[in-house]
Amino acid sequence: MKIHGRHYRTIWLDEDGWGVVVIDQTRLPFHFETVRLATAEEAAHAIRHMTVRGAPLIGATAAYGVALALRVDASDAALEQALALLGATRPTAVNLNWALARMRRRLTGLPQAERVAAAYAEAGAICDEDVALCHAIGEHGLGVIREIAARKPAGEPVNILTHCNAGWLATVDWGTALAPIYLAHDAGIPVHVWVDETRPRNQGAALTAYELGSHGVPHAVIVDNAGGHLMQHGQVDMVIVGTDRTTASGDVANKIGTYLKALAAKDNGVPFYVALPSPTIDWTLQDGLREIPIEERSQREVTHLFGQAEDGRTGFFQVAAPGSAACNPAFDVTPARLVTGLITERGIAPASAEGLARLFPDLAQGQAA
Ligand SMILES: CSC[C@@H](O)[C@@H](O)C(=O)COP(=O)(O)O
Repeated sequence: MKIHGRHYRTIWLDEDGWGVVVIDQTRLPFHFETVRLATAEEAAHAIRHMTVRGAPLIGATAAYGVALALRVDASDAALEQALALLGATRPTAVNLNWALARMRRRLTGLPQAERVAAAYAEAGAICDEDVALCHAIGEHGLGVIREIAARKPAGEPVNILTHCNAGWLATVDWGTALAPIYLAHDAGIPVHVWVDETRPRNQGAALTAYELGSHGVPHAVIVDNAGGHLMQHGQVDMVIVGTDRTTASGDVANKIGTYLKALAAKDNGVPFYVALPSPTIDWTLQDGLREIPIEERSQREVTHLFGQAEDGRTGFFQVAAPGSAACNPAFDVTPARLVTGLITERGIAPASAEGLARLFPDLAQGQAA
């Protein structure tokens, strides 16, 4: 993604060749700042406190976290300790477990002297592959947008609603849900995006709007409760969201509030697509509602908002009545029956066990519990 005239991925190695640099997403959209991660503990902190967030980027950061740990101590015990530390940071995004399992497979059994170089190479490969997967998702999703555009009067934009941030900032580059939108915009198809603000952390208002604005994509931020109303009035042609974990049967965990958008879409006949790379599929799970662990985050994220005051100072503002308790489930599960299609790097699958297995016979086979 181009920001301030320069192409950025969301994670890269510092000039020294080993420090890991990420964009501090807690400072956006007001400040574009980078942070250098030098230890596995710093990588874990960055994931837990959402300096980096979004399922694919969490996985990539954790992979580099393993490499950082091994620089200090490349023993089996240190490897296991790093995998446990990083694996405990956030529970819902399965890309984290996927990336750590891949690191373990690559490193276990290697001589200690070869482990650091192998860990950096594997983490780099995870990043490069993510870029390719997201671009392929973009190409497949572009076809859907193109079809909808063809049915509209010439020049009228395709109105797309999205929730949370499943863009460049949530991945290494391109994004999942936003990749088709970028490709459509670049291809000259008029698109307009309704950006759910996405309380409590406001990933939509802060990050998706920032990304779309940087790329010149027309958009408007809406409060989370506006989507249903816009759908009832024919102002949404399609919904595209990302996911943190999709079961082998097509149930989709994503940012809290996604389920309500899917219900409203169903009621109004609006197609509801979920964009995901295959590492987001948890082939061991069938029942999303019962089996996907849902992260509970701090009450403070609900009672306080991060923002910029008119004098330019950024900070947290309390919005809830002092003393009130809050409840903060960070994700919800949208049942497969509400999903029109899963846009993956291999094409679009119906949200069902058969649909996913047909597209990914190699991955589906033998992985179910
Ligand atoms: C391509 S990212 C898909 C999901 O990770 C995204 O939609 C999302 O819910 C992110 O949640 P976050 O809590 O900001 O990490």
